Amino acid sequence: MTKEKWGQLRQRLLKTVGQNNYTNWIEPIEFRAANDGIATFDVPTTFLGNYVSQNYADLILHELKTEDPSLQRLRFAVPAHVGAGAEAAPAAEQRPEAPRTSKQAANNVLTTAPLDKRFTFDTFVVGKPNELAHAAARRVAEGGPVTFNPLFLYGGVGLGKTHLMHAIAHELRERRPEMNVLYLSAEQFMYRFVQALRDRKMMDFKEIFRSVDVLMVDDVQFIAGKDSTQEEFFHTFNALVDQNKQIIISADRAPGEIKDLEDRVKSRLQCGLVVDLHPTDYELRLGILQSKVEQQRVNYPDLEVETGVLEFLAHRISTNVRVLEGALTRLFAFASLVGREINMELTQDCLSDVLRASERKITVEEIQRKVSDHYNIRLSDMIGPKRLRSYARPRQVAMYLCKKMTSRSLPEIGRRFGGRDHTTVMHGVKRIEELKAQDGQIAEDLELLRRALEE
Ligand SMILES: Nc1ncnc2c1ncn2[C@@H]1O[C@H](COP(=O)(O)OP(=O)(O)OP(=O)(O)O)[C@@H](O)[C@H]1O
Repeated sequence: MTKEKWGQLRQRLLKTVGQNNYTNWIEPIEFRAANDGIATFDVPTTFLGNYVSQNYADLILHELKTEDPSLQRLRFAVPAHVGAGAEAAPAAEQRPEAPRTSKQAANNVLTTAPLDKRFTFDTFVVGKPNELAHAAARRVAEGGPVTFNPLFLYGGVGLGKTHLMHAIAHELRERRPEMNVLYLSAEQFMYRFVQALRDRKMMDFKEIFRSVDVLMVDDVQFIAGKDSTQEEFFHTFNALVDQNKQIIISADRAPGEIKDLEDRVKSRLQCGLVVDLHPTDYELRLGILQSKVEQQRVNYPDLEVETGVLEFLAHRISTNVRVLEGALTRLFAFASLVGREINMELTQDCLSDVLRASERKITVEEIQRKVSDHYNIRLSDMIGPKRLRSYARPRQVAMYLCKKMTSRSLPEIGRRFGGRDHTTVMHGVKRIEELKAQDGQIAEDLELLRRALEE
């Protein structure tokens, strides 16, 4: 067996393993010698040697045996460590870079994805919509045995996914400082991958990512449609799961709903615990505002917030927490600049654009759906001709809410309720107004529905 022969065999391996695997794993290894049935290869890092030994040894040996049937085993060694004679050790200037330790490699990356100091579990307000996500994040942050892998957190814009990811990382660093915790956005993952390809440092890249104890990737939807990045992500993911290392992923939607994400990646992402952060409800928004006011007090110790202002904001700004937070910051800055207390008047003046933008248009269809769900009847029965009380009353409730919560006219509402006349709608609205004053149950139903629709 000679180096030349190895050169020919490599071409056969290229056909078998494909260009990507060949470039990553076969090309970097160099045939050194064959003695006593053992073929020795030089590898640039121990990691690469182990990987090739685990994944490609059988294949390589099979090919080598076609040239030299006496070969029984393969050995992979980093030349600098072997320290053998002149033939084995390459000239110093050609010697491959000494392999970095896992810790050095991982720390290198950690500095590129800084954590926001404010995003801790202490500052994360828990309510019904996010309690499961919070509990799962807490569990993972304990750093104990890996129970669900990956933890997949998803939810709409500004609902606290990044906050929870940072909180996990802070906590892990505190509790388990010996662990390599790597947090980065999917965009940074791609950037590093492309850079490694460009600089021909794929080995370093793979080593860094496969040597972490906890990998956290934020906004994974970013890699959808980016085929090579997905492929690399998939391999990294598998390697870490195989080593029982914790992975935490966040995205703006559930794995199955991310378009242009390969099915095998989707299914991998779904195989752990998938939890969603629901849109905030009124109580959670109020809790968050109260907590943020406490944080603002550090900068504005003298500013008071009049009763009712936070409730008003929690009621009116239901889009996302980031907007809510921004509104509060602006309010404090404005009040401090003009030297006024934060009352309703100042709030309306200062935040008129935000308040206007967050006015949500509630539709007739939404009301019909919510009301039929609430009374547990079919939508078609509520809109249809049936006159039974169990359908007629919810129908009147829905008509009432349409009149109060949308700008639709009575004839328009009638049309949406199976082509009914506007006088029927008017009668229904009047009847509910009367009942609201007399019947506690109806009043409660209306309040619940109104709140659910405004969320
Ligand atoms: N439950 C919460 N308690 C306290 N602050 C919160 C909560 N939820 C969100 N926030 C705050 O809202 C802001 C936006 O949150 P974050 O950046 O975590 O959202 P995200 O879900 O990652 O959004 P995006 O999809 O845009 O990346 C942050 O300042 C965060 O601290």
